[in-house]
Amino acid sequence: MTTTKWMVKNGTFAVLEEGRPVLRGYMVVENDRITYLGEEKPVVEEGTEIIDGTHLFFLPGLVNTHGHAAMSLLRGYGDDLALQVWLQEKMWPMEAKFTADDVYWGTSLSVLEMIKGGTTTFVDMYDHMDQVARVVEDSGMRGVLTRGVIGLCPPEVQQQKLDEAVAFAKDWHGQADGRITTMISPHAPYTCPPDFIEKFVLASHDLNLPMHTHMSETKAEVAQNVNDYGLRPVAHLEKLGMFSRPTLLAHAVHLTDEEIEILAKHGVAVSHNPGSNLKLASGIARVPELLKAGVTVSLGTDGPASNNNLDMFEEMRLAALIHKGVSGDPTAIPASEALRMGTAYGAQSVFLNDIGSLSVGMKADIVALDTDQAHFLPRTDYISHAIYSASAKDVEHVWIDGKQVVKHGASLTLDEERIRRETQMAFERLTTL
Ligand SMILES: N[C@@H](CCSC[C@H]1O[C@@H](n2cnc3c(=O)[nH]cnc32)[C@H](O)[C@@H]1O)C(=O)O
Ligand SMILES: [Zn+2]
Repeated sequence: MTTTKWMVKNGTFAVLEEGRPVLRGYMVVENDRITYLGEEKPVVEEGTEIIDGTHLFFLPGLVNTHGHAAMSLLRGYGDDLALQVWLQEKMWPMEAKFTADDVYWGTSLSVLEMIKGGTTTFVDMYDHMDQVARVVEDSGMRGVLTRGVIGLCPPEVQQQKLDEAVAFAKDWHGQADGRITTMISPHAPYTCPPDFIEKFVLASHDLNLPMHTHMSETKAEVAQNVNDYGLRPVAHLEKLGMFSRPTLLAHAVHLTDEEIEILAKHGVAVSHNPGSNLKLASGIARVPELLKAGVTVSLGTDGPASNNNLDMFEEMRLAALIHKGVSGDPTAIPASEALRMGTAYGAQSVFLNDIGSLSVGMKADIVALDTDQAHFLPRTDYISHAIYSASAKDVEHVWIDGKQVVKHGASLTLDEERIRRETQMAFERLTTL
């Protein structure tokens, strides 16, 4: 196999090391990995591609740890509603009409937006997951994919959905040159009866794959769980064995101190979705307390119909800002911690140990921001600028698995014009059906 090798010179890199958050110098990538990062100029063979990093700030690719990409087709459809009304009256009736093609194009639109905005790994919980996997293959994106299952249906349909979820997880784990990994997902404790959730726990065990679910997103959900099962959601899922498996919970907004301790004890990770939680008026998660207790907290956008964009810079900034506002403590989540939540903690949340930071040996999932702009001046603390001032629009280049997928702000892998056309047609068809 021939080696593809390239080098950045005079770049500024967010290495986030103790005492040295930023490094200025050189980075070498060989095939899919970072093989050099340092101040000294390395010796490289003649003909190695050199990228001038003078006006670029390099970050690890952002990791979006919760979403439903195909819901881009429903962006702006059903705004300003509470979760249960929004789901039952708006989303579910429309989603029931989605075809495999709708999921392919809706997901393509989201992946296009994510890649161009510096997200290099996304978690996706949906159905027609083969289509989502195809988009990952076509786009060069990294995906942590899972067939989410709503169990509010007769037992034979439940079984069919579970079989589909298991088959998908088994068939696609490790595909797309290893860029796809899979998880096992009952949708939520309020949409899956306890004995059904136990079957997912067993499947997760048998396949040796992690679990992902929505939990404690609203106060009403917690009250209903107590009413139906006599337990709050954390104790309920603990009892069903979920936390004996590596688990990533989306939302976890309404938690008691005791519940935080249980999550910490089992090493359960949380995907904090501040934009979605604010928009659906679900509440504000106790992120500083979770982090203090040692829980891994990462960031997710949730679906594009409850956010309504997929800009992870916005989620990092929201996380950094709202927890200062709520706690009255300006040090609650500093910029560097917000960046870790969007990168390294994201990698930990999806159980991938070779992405999420810029260091030698890691996969080359890399984002370069254009710092030659008014809101990036003066050239002082680029990590501060990336969190408090930047947005997805500042992304100049993106590499995933060492391959460039965005160059000067344009996608190299996806057909933007076709995606625009297909998604508009799909939305018009869905709303007139
Ligand atoms: N259609 C599948 C379930 C797919 S999982 C993804 C589901 O999550 C829903 N969803 C999106 N955002 C949220 C959220 O914030 N909380 C709970 N569910 C959500 C979404 O509408 C979609 O139906 C079935 O019937 O088994
Ligand atoms: Zn969700």
